[in-house]
Amino acid sequence: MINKDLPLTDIHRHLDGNIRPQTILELGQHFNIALPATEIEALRPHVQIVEAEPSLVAFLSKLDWGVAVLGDLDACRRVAYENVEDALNAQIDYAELRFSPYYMAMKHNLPVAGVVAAVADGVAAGCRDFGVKANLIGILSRTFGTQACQQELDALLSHKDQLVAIDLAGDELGQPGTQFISHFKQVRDAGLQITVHAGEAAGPESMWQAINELGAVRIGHGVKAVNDPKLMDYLAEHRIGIESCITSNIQTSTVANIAQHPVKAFLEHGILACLNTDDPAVEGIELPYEYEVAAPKAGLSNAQIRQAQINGLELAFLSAAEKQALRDIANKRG
Ligand SMILES: O=c1[nH]cnc2c1ncn2[C@@H]1O[C@H](CO)[C@@H](O)[C@H]1O
Ligand SMILES: [Zn+2]
Repeated sequence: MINKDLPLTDIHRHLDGNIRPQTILELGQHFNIALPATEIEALRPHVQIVEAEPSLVAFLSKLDWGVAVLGDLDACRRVAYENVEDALNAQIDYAELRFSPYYMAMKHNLPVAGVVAAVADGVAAGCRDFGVKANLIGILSRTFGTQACQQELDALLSHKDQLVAIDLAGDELGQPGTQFISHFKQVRDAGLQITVHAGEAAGPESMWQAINELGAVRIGHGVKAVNDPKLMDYLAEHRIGIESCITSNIQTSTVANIAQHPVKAFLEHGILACLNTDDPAVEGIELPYEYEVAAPKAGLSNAQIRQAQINGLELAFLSAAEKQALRDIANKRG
């Protein structure tokens, strides 16, 4: 259950994993791109998960049609804008929208820094029109290797004032975090915050590496921490946030059974874990589903769901004053 008297946040939400099927159809038509289907219900299984995929990499391939229709920078602006409208419809008060400009630019050879500017522009317009607060996190898509990630980082840092943090996402097993130490040194030098996808496909050592070598203050997913008691203690003691995405973890086969999802163990251990969507359009869910269906199925009590909602704001890359302003609004409404 969503607590109306508290701000609702989604701080792990891929903007380029949330492109509406209808928009994919329309952009495909506009740019004359042949899609696997010309009608929405027939397209759906190509762009949305219908049953759990066997692996993270299989899951990630479902995002490919969404970025394949980004034929120009206006298309990037459009999907960014629509993402803010989707956040409003999901009752979200504050969203951290993350995106990989290299991935978005790839199919049509768009200028990568131009994609960053277009996304920032679309999100700013969406925030004005829909009254949602949002910040942007730039992603380095590790799947494409270290050189592509350097190009992506250069583009992101050329617009660093539009971003609050940098993330590392994609194929965690094929491209381990040890290859990205110099990238994240540049991120720290630029004064941006760091969150890293870790302990999703790989084990707890990947989370230790993200924290100790990359400088992560939050971890995306982090499900494998339950296998490492020292890491569980460390996360709680050092207030390293865990951005949990329950449904995503089922759909990537990271967690076999929702009743065994570790988010409950994280909260019981005093770890700052919160509830998020990941790639809502691809998963076919939204944040209220995570609060109302997925979290109870994962065994969270109402008090634990409330704690997770508090943690989402606590972990947000916002100033203390910005957090308080969001609390005041929710408190009046609640
Ligand atoms: O759950 C996830 N785990 C790891 N990487 C992801 C996940 N969802 C999306 N991406 C990756 O993020 C970038 C687009 O924002 C892409 O690299 C996509 O593969
Ligand atoms: Zn993610």
